[in-house]
Amino acid sequence: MIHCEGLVKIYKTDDLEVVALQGLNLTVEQGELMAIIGNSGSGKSTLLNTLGGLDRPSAGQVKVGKWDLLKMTDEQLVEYKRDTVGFIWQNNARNLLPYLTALENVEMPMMLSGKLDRAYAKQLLEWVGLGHRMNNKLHQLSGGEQQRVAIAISLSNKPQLLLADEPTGSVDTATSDMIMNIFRKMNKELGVTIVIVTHDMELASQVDRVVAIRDGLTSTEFVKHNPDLAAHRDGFVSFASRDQAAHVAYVVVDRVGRLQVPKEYLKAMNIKDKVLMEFDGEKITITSPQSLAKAEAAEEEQKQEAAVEEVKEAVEAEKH
Ligand SMILES: Nc1ncnc2c1ncn2[C@@H]1O[C@H](COP(=O)(O)OP(=O)(O)OP(=O)(O)O)[C@@H](O)[C@H]1O
Repeated sequence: MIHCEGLVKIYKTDDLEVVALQGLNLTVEQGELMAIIGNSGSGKSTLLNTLGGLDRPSAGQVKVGKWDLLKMTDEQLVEYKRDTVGFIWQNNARNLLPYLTALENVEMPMMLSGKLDRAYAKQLLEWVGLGHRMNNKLHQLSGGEQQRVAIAISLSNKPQLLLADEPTGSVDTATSDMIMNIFRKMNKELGVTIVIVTHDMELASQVDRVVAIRDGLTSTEFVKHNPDLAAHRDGFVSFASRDQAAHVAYVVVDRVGRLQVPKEYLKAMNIKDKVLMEFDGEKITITSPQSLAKAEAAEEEQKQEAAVEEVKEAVEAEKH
């Protein structure tokens, strides 16, 4: 469904250039429900905005379904946004109208694209658990309820891809769980591919695959190990088993063999611009040049000590 290779996004402001994505690779299969995590400023929103057609990529490859986002014309981009993607933001004020009812809010984008389908709008609100509140004005709904209206709106154009930027960022744990359940249901029943950007590790632990972005590059992939077995161990889903349905962390290696070593490892090993790499047939070991220099110095010292010992022994032997 999504294929990014060497994706670059540069923001230019006055005389400043910010490289937000520096050659990122990412593949998301059709029908996947996955999460993207990363520190603030790592490029998560830039990636999501690029995938959603809100930001134009600067270079590289970005394909979503049949669309090539780098080569699309402005007209194609409008068509892509209207028909293929749905978007959910943390701050849902961006796509909600407070003076309209929940139902009218869901119908609005349908009307704008000339495809009003009241029955489907009502069904969407039922799906997100707001069947009984559909005639309430938006300002009469709680933050969590408004967020669920936003989810219904994001699905109103029957998208193949749903992009959610911190969808649970401003709601409580119960609402966050409810939103995750809605995503799972939509993913399973409608087959929508869902990509969630989040800071929330608890939320990330609920999906099968999590991709971490560091400095505008995909650095690590966490894949849930045997998710069904872990979730249903002892015949029920417990929070402990959900947390322990451990994701195995894989470092991402790109097509030309590059990988990112975490900054804290580099610091701890005092590695700057070069390392030594050895392969013993089973493992690849990375050593800092300083460690090697230290090891060589220690070896040299040992040799000198041994030589001194030898001389001492020879002198002792002479004496006798
Ligand atoms: N419109 C813009 N103009 C200039 N620089 C930008 C713009 N949008 C993002 N950036 C810069 O690009 C980099 C990546 O930002 P981005 O918002 O994608 O990060 P993020 O991982 O989503 O962060 P957060 O979790 O804080 O939202 C940052 O250095 C940011 O300052």
